[in-house]
Amino acid sequence: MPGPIDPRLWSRASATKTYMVAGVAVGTVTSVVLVAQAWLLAKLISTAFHLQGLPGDLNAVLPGSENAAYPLGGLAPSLGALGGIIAIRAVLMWFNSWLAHRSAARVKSQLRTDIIAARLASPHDATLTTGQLVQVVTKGLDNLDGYFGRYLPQLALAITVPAVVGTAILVTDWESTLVVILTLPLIPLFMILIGLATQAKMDRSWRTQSRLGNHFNDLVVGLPTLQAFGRAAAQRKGLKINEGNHRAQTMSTLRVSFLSGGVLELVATYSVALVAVPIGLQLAFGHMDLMTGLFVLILVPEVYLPVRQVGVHYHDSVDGITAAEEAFAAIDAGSHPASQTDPADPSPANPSPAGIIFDAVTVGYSENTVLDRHSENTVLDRHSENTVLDEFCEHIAPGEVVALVGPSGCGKSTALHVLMGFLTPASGTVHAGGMSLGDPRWRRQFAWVGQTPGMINGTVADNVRLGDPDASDDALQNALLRAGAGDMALGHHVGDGGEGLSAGERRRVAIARALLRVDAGSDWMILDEPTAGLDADTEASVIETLRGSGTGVLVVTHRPAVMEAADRVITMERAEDRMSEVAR
Ligand SMILES: Nc1ncnc2c1ncn2[C@@H]1O[C@H](COP(=O)(O)OP(=O)(O)OP(=O)(O)O)[C@@H](O)[C@H]1O
Repeated sequence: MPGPIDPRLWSRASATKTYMVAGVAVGTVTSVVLVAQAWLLAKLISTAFHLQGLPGDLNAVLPGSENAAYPLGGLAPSLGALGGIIAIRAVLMWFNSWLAHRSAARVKSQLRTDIIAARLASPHDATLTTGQLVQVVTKGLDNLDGYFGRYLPQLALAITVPAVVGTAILVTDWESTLVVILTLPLIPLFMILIGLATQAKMDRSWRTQSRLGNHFNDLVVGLPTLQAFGRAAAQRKGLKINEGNHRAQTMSTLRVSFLSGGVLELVATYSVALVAVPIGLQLAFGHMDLMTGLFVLILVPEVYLPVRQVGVHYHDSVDGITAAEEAFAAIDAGSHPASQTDPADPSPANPSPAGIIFDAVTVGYSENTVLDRHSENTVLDRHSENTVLDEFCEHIAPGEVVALVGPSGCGKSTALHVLMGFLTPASGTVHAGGMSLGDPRWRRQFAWVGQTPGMINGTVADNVRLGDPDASDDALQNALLRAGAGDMALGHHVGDGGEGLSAGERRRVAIARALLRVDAGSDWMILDEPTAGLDADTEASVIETLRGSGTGVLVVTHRPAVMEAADRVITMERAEDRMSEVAR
């Protein structure tokens, strides 16, 4: 069972701290107002009884002929004060709720920014799949609304109200305080027991919800393929099963939630009865005056109420903490330093004036890194059964144009991803331009063209300008020309995922933006099959541009023309076979 506040929320989402301090302050004022309200109410009721001659003497309470003529008129000031107190409570409640929602919005915004930053730092991290990431960033973090909006305010009240109201009861009638002290811990005790049952259910519910979301996401993305193979209708069954599981999980969690409310209600009611019976007897035997009895009786349920309400909103806390855990898992996954994995590595920090050096780099994709989103080990496991790079060593000189070739699946893209800092190797070191992988300036050295280049929704100009935000339209047009896409209009619309451009056009846009980045000062172009899908003429012009860029080029390719144009071809072999090198 999680604690009431995830320590990371406290230390890394600063709005939480501010909110809790403000929440306790508001809670304390609310408690004082509560005591004042109970006192006024007790006074009003006891006075009303006296005024009606039940059971006291009117003149003893409100002497004077005026009151005697209009007995209840004397209550007007107290009634006015009570109205004022109720208004103050309403304002305090509104203020607390406003504060809570503001804090929730700020914490969510901070966590979303951190998650996105972490994903940008480590785009190929497998701790969370894209579907899970979307789930965490959207619906997942929305679960913090209930946590901040309902659970935390209640938690603050559960601390302040028993303390302040309990003191007021102690001063008035210590025997009732004793009963309260003995019975109050029963509520948290039952809450812990119920919480243990709820936590397991919530974990299951969250997993089912994620599975349903991912399944739906996969179906939508893969719909054209499923239709082409006539399998679209067959997916209904799987979706129905997942949806049914989700419904059953939700109902089961709700059952526990409702049951927990009922149990806590029962405990609190019996506890109040234990206080009420002795007070009733004392009143009957004249050992206590009516106002004191009423004051204590009005206050006692107020001590149990906020503690009980914490239990009622406990599922908000579980939802919120689960969402926070997911968020921090995503943030921590991205914040693994893309640095050398062996701190005792004896190799020099500045091993070469420039050049790219892979030194004994080992990478394996473990099944767990893909499937277990709670895995803390996002560094790719060297002992995995699926070792892709095994002590990969290579040195590429500054300005050299190198083609990386080899059979499909031998690890060419993986090597580039390590170089770009997208993947952290299990062991080994990478240096470039005299820097170690993980240096904050690391990625500025590279202009990147991925195998499936990422496109943003906007125009061709927006996409090319990612290479250099300050580039003029002329520079964009020139870069497109050099990338073999001189005929492409800057204003051409690009939809989600590059919609509106052919695969070849996307590659040329990606090459154009890499060229802009080179113009802005990068030393290397790192390209993953940039000419796949291009016709021979365009390919020739792209090769000419790459050679003429004046930078070092490391290009993964299957195309003979690109290999021909390279200074050197590195041939990788699959799996455990050592890499061999063919110098031209
Ligand atoms: N995220 C991942 N999780 C698990 N295995 C992966 C992942 N990415 C790649 N692999 C596996 O690692 C191996 C190397 O993949 P990589 O993409 O580096 O090969 P490649 O040589 O670039 O292939 P190609 O020429 O077909 O692009 C493949 O067997 C692939 O299945």
